Amino acid sequence: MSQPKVLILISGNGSNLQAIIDSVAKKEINAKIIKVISSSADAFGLERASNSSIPTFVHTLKNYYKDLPRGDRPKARKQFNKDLANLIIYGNKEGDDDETPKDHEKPDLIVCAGWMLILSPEFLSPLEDEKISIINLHPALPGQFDGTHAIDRAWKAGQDGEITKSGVMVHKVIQQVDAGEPLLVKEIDLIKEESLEDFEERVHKLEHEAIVEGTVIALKEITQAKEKSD
Ligand SMILES: Nc1nc2c(c(=O)[nH]1)N[C@@H](CN(C=O)c1ccc(C(=O)N[C@@H](CCC(=O)O)C(=O)O)cc1)CN2
Ligand SMILES: NCC(=O)N[C@@H]1O[C@H](COP(=O)([O-])[O-])[C@@H](O)[C@H]1O
Repeated sequence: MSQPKVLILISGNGSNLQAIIDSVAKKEINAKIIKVISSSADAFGLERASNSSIPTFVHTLKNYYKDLPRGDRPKARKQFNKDLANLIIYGNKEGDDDETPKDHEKPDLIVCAGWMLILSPEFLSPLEDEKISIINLHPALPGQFDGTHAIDRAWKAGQDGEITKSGVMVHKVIQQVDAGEPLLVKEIDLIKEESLEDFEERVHKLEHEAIVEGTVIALKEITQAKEKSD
């Protein structure tokens, strides 16, 4: 199999994207990062990608919502997801009924590295049809704090004595949010009286390890599957 191609989805700072970029540079991850797509034009991760000469693209929900009555947003959101899938698969929003750019590269793996939007079936199904794997980094243990603000929620639960452990995981992305098969789970102890900031710093450090190890595991699975089918 030629060098696997990875596309990374971000929404913000991009510290986990940077961890992947650095690991590819150090050849810890054998892959080519073909593109970074952000759901926000303000994401610092876009600058991180550009600094490493990685092509970027901004795909924002607000461009689909602008001037729309709120009642029309669900339809617009489906189009957002459909267009994102076409961008990734065909290099254009119109899908295969439009000219695919000659230099377009289709990824073998998509990594959600702080992508803060729920991906709908309009996105997931075309990617599944193309056999493009999707993984996500989530700062909680399986089934513990699904969704957003997991770090804050875990810290508060720890301070309230409800839990003594939290963690981070890299999991396969399925429609049910943060419920996909975990590829990697790393635990972290909650420390009484620890500040949220200090806890957050420890979690992010663990994430930067997990996102690299999880990507390596996912790429190994993909490579093995392709070798089997060849
Ligand atoms: N279908 C799936 N989509 C996504 C998954 C997944 O497992 N299945 N993982 C997430 C990442 N994520 C947590 O790890 C996550 C991100 C965002 C949300 C969410 O509720 N987003 C809201 C907007 C929130 C906001 O703007 O602050 C939304 O999409 O409406 C939940 C989980 C990536 N997507
Ligand atoms: N539910 C998804 C979620 O909460 N993702 C979280 O967003 C942050 C992105 O940081 P980064 O932009 O510095 O990589 C990370 O903490 C990641 O776990």
